[in-house]
Amino acid sequence: TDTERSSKHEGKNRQLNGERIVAEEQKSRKMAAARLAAGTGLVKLPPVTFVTGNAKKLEEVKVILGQSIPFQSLKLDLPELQGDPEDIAKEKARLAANQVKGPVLVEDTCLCFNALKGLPGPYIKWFLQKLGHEGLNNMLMAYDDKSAYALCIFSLAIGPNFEPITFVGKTMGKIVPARGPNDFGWDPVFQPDGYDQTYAEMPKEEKNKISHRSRALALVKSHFAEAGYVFE
Ligand SMILES: O=c1[nH]c(=O)c2ncn([C@@H]3O[C@H](COP(=O)(O)OP(=O)(O)OP(=O)(O)O)[C@@H](O)[C@H]3O)c2[nH]1
Ligand SMILES: [Mg+2]
Repeated sequence: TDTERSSKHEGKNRQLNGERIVAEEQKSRKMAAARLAAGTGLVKLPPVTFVTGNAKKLEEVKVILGQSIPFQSLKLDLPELQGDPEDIAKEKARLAANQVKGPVLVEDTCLCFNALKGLPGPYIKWFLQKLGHEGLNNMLMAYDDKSAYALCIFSLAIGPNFEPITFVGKTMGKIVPARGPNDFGWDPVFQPDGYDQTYAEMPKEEKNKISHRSRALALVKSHFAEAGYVFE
Protein backbone atom coordinates (compact mmCIF):
# COMPACT_ATOMS: atom_id res chain seq x y z
CA THR A 1 0.00 0.00 0.00
CA ASP A 2 0.96 3.62 -0.24
CA THR A 3 1.18 3.86 3.54
CA GLU A 4 3.55 0.92 3.71
CA ARG A 5 5.58 2.28 0.90
CA SER A 6 5.78 5.73 2.45
CA SER A 7 6.65 4.40 5.91
CA LYS A 8 9.40 2.28 4.35
CA HIS A 9 10.53 5.42 2.59
CA GLU A 10 10.54 7.35 5.86
CA GLY A 11 12.55 4.60 7.56
CA LYS A 12 15.22 4.88 4.93
CA ASN A 13 15.29 8.65 5.32
CA ARG A 14 16.02 8.26 9.00
CA GLN A 15 19.08 6.20 8.18
CA LEU A 16 20.46 8.69 5.75
CA ASN A 17 21.26 11.87 7.54
CA GLY A 18 21.48 14.06 4.43
CA GLU A 19 18.10 12.85 3.12
CA ARG A 20 16.43 13.36 6.48
CA ILE A 21 17.63 16.94 6.52
CA VAL A 22 16.19 17.43 3.03
CA ALA A 23 12.77 16.09 4.12
CA GLU A 24 12.58 18.24 7.25
CA GLU A 25 13.67 21.23 5.34
CA GLN A 26 10.81 20.77 2.86
CA LYS A 27 8.33 20.58 5.74
CA SER A 28 9.57 23.75 7.39
CA ARG A 29 9.60 25.55 4.05
CA LYS A 30 5.91 24.70 3.56
CA MET A 31 5.10 25.94 7.06
CA ALA A 32 6.78 29.26 6.46
CA ALA A 33 5.10 29.70 3.08
CA ALA A 34 1.70 29.05 4.69
CA ARG A 35 2.51 31.61 7.34
CA LEU A 36 3.29 34.25 4.78
CA ALA A 37 0.19 33.45 2.74
CA ALA A 38 -1.97 33.65 5.88
CA GLY A 39 -0.48 37.03 6.71
CA THR A 40 -1.53 40.46 5.63
CA GLY A 41 -1.47 39.75 1.92
CA LEU A 42 1.24 41.66 0.17
CA VAL A 43 4.63 41.45 1.87
CA LYS A 44 7.16 44.03 0.76
CA LEU A 45 10.72 43.17 1.59
CA PRO A 46 13.96 45.15 1.66
CA PRO A 47 16.77 43.41 -0.27
CA VAL A 48 17.98 40.19 1.35
CA THR A 49 21.24 40.53 3.29
CA PHE A 50 23.64 37.59 2.90
CA VAL A 51 25.59 37.48 6.14
CA THR A 52 28.96 35.71 6.15
CA GLY A 53 32.49 36.22 7.40
CA ASN A 54 33.85 34.21 4.46
CA ALA A 55 34.89 36.20 1.36
CA LYS A 56 35.21 33.05 -0.78
CA LYS A 57 31.66 31.96 -0.03
CA LEU A 58 30.43 35.42 -0.92
CA GLU A 59 32.33 35.33 -4.23
CA GLU A 60 30.61 32.09 -5.24
CA VAL A 61 27.18 33.18 -4.04
CA LYS A 62 27.42 36.41 -6.09
CA VAL A 63 28.27 34.49 -9.26
CA ILE A 64 25.64 31.79 -8.75
CA LEU A 65 22.78 34.12 -7.77
CA GLY A 66 23.57 36.76 -10.38
CA GLN A 67 20.55 39.05 -10.67
CA SER A 68 18.01 36.41 -9.58
CA ILE A 69 17.40 37.84 -6.08
CA PRO A 70 17.95 41.44 -4.93
CA PHE A 71 20.64 41.04 -2.32
CA GLN A 72 23.45 42.77 -0.49
CA SER A 73 26.10 41.35 1.80
CA LEU A 74 27.28 41.97 5.34
CA LYS A 75 30.61 40.71 6.66
CA LEU A 76 29.95 39.24 10.09
CA ASP A 77 31.31 36.01 11.55
CA LEU A 78 28.28 34.91 13.56
CA PRO A 79 28.67 32.54 16.51
CA GLU A 80 27.53 29.01 15.73
CA LEU A 81 25.50 26.60 17.83
CA GLN A 82 26.80 23.03 18.11
CA GLY A 83 24.69 20.17 16.86
CA ASP A 84 22.55 19.30 13.87
CA PRO A 85 23.70 21.16 10.72
CA GLU A 86 20.17 22.35 9.96
CA ASP A 87 19.72 23.74 13.47
CA ILE A 88 23.09 25.49 13.22
CA ALA A 89 22.02 27.22 10.01
CA LYS A 90 18.61 28.21 11.45
CA GLU A 91 20.13 29.63 14.61
CA LYS A 92 22.62 31.58 12.49
CA ALA A 93 19.67 32.99 10.51
CA ARG A 94 17.86 34.02 13.72
CA LEU A 95 20.95 35.83 15.00
CA ALA A 96 21.49 37.50 11.64
CA ALA A 97 17.84 38.62 11.31
CA ASN A 98 17.95 40.14 14.80
CA GLN A 99 21.05 42.12 13.87
CA VAL A 100 19.96 43.18 10.39
CA LYS A 101 16.26 43.63 11.34
CA GLY A 102 15.25 42.51 7.90
CA PRO A 103 15.40 39.51 5.58
CA VAL A 104 18.67 37.57 5.80
CA LEU A 105 20.28 34.63 4.14
CA VAL A 106 23.10 32.72 5.86
CA GLU A 107 24.87 29.51 5.01
CA ASP A 108 26.62 26.75 6.90
CA THR A 109 28.93 24.31 5.14
CA CYS A 110 29.82 20.81 6.34
CA LEU A 111 32.35 18.30 5.08
CA CYS A 112 31.30 14.83 6.17
CA PHE A 113 33.44 11.68 6.08
CA ASN A 114 31.39 8.49 5.75
CA ALA A 115 33.97 6.38 7.61
CA LEU A 116 33.59 8.80 10.54
CA LYS A 117 29.76 8.71 10.44
CA GLY A 118 29.54 12.23 9.09
CA LEU A 119 32.23 13.92 11.16
CA PRO A 120 33.86 16.46 11.06
CA GLY A 121 30.60 17.80 9.50
CA PRO A 122 29.87 21.33 10.76
CA TYR A 123 33.18 21.36 12.67
CA ILE A 124 35.29 21.08 9.49
CA LYS A 125 36.43 24.69 9.83
CA TRP A 126 38.29 23.93 13.07
CA PHE A 127 39.62 20.55 11.88
CA LEU A 128 40.97 22.19 8.73
CA GLN A 129 42.46 25.07 10.69
CA LYS A 130 44.30 22.78 13.16
CA LEU A 131 45.16 19.77 10.98
CA GLY A 132 45.46 21.12 7.44
CA HIS A 133 44.93 19.09 4.27
CA GLU A 134 47.39 16.39 5.27
CA GLY A 135 45.78 15.96 8.67
CA LEU A 136 42.34 15.55 7.07
CA ASN A 137 43.76 12.74 4.91
CA ASN A 138 45.48 11.17 7.92
CA MET A 139 42.18 11.04 9.80
CA LEU A 140 41.02 8.50 7.20
CA MET A 141 44.24 6.46 7.23
CA ALA A 142 42.68 3.74 9.39
CA TYR A 143 39.81 3.26 6.92
CA ASP A 144 39.51 1.99 3.34
CA ASP A 145 36.45 4.15 2.83
CA LYS A 146 37.59 7.63 1.75
CA SER A 147 34.13 8.70 0.59
CA ALA A 148 32.76 12.02 1.79
CA TYR A 149 30.08 14.55 1.01
CA ALA A 150 29.90 18.29 1.08
CA LEU A 151 26.70 19.74 2.53
CA CYS A 152 25.59 23.31 2.17
CA ILE A 153 22.65 24.56 4.17
CA PHE A 154 21.27 27.98 3.39
CA SER A 155 18.84 29.44 5.85
CA LEU A 156 16.48 32.29 5.08
CA ALA A 157 14.75 34.37 7.72
CA ILE A 158 12.32 36.92 6.30
CA GLY A 159 12.72 39.01 9.43
CA PRO A 160 13.40 38.76 13.17
CA ASN A 161 9.96 37.28 13.88
CA PHE A 162 9.89 34.65 11.17
CA GLU A 163 10.86 31.03 11.58
CA PRO A 164 13.95 30.44 9.42
CA ILE A 165 13.61 27.99 6.54
CA THR A 166 16.42 25.93 5.04
CA PHE A 167 17.66 24.72 1.67
CA VAL A 168 20.11 21.84 1.48
CA GLY A 169 22.59 21.01 -1.28
CA LYS A 170 24.76 17.90 -1.24
CA THR A 171 27.66 16.76 -3.41
CA MET A 172 29.22 13.30 -3.05
CA GLY A 173 32.93 12.70 -3.48
CA LYS A 174 36.07 11.46 -1.78
CA ILE A 175 38.99 12.79 0.23
CA VAL A 176 42.30 12.77 -1.67
CA PRO A 177 45.80 14.19 -1.04
CA ALA A 178 45.70 17.93 -1.82
CA ARG A 179 45.83 18.94 -5.50
CA GLY A 180 45.29 22.35 -7.08
CA PRO A 181 45.40 25.97 -5.94
CA ASN A 182 45.03 26.53 -2.22
CA ASP A 183 42.74 29.53 -2.07
CA PHE A 184 39.53 28.13 -0.60
CA GLY A 185 39.34 25.85 2.44
CA TRP A 186 39.26 22.13 1.73
CA ASP A 187 38.68 22.44 -2.05
CA PRO A 188 42.11 20.80 -2.79
CA VAL A 189 41.24 17.57 -0.89
CA PHE A 190 37.67 17.06 -2.15
CA GLN A 191 37.23 15.22 -5.43
CA PRO A 192 33.57 15.06 -6.50
CA ASP A 193 32.24 11.74 -7.84
CA GLY A 194 32.49 11.44 -11.62
CA TYR A 195 35.45 13.85 -11.88
CA ASP A 196 39.18 13.25 -11.86
CA GLN A 197 39.86 16.79 -10.65
CA THR A 198 39.48 18.14 -7.12
CA TYR A 199 37.18 21.13 -6.54
CA ALA A 200 40.35 23.27 -6.42
CA GLU A 201 41.59 22.01 -9.81
CA MET A 202 38.23 22.55 -11.53
CA PRO A 203 37.51 25.84 -13.29
CA LYS A 204 35.17 27.91 -11.07
CA GLU A 205 32.26 27.57 -13.53
CA GLU A 206 32.68 23.81 -13.45
CA LYS A 207 32.63 23.68 -9.62
CA ASN A 208 29.60 25.97 -9.57
CA LYS A 209 27.68 23.58 -11.83
CA ILE A 210 27.83 20.69 -9.38
CA SER A 211 28.79 22.11 -6.01
CA HIS A 212 26.94 21.67 -2.72
CA ARG A 213 26.55 25.47 -2.70
CA SER A 214 25.05 25.78 -6.19
CA ARG A 215 22.62 22.91 -5.50
CA ALA A 216 21.39 24.61 -2.33
CA LEU A 217 21.16 27.95 -4.13
CA ALA A 218 19.06 26.41 -6.92
CA LEU A 219 16.46 25.63 -4.22
CA VAL A 220 16.77 29.15 -2.79
CA LYS A 221 16.13 30.57 -6.26
CA SER A 222 13.05 28.43 -6.85
CA HIS A 223 11.71 29.38 -3.42
CA PHE A 224 11.98 33.05 -4.34
CA ALA A 225 10.38 32.41 -7.72
CA GLU A 226 7.43 30.55 -6.12
CA ALA A 227 6.93 32.68 -3.00
CA GLY A 228 6.28 35.81 -5.06
CA TYR A 229 7.93 38.15 -2.56
CA VAL A 230 7.66 41.79 -3.51
CA PHE A 231 10.76 43.88 -2.88
CA GLU A 232 10.80 47.54 -1.89
O1 LIG B 1 37.11 24.20 0.07
C1 LIG B 1 36.06 24.66 0.42
N1 LIG B 1 35.06 24.75 -0.50
C2 LIG B 1 33.85 25.24 -0.22
O2 LIG B 1 32.96 25.32 -1.10
C3 LIG B 1 33.63 25.66 1.11
N2 LIG B 1 32.60 26.23 1.74
C4 LIG B 1 32.99 26.43 3.00
N3 LIG B 1 34.25 26.03 3.19
C5 LIG B 1 35.02 26.00 4.43
O3 LIG B 1 34.39 25.11 5.32
C6 LIG B 1 34.24 25.69 6.62
C7 LIG B 1 32.78 25.95 6.81
O4 LIG B 1 32.50 26.66 7.97
P1 LIG B 1 31.35 27.74 7.99
O5 LIG B 1 30.20 27.31 7.16
O6 LIG B 1 31.07 28.11 9.39
O7 LIG B 1 32.02 28.97 7.20
P2 LIG B 1 32.75 30.32 7.72
O8 LIG B 1 32.80 30.36 9.22
O9 LIG B 1 34.02 30.44 6.99
O10 LIG B 1 31.79 31.47 7.19
P3 LIG B 1 30.38 31.97 7.83
O11 LIG B 1 29.99 30.98 8.86
O12 LIG B 1 30.64 33.32 8.39
O13 LIG B 1 29.42 32.01 6.66
C8 LIG B 1 35.12 26.94 6.58
O14 LIG B 1 36.41 26.59 6.93
C9 LIG B 1 35.06 27.35 5.11
O15 LIG B 1 36.20 28.08 4.68
C10 LIG B 1 34.68 25.56 2.04
N4 LIG B 1 35.88 25.07 1.69
MG1 LIG C 1 31.16 30.01 10.37
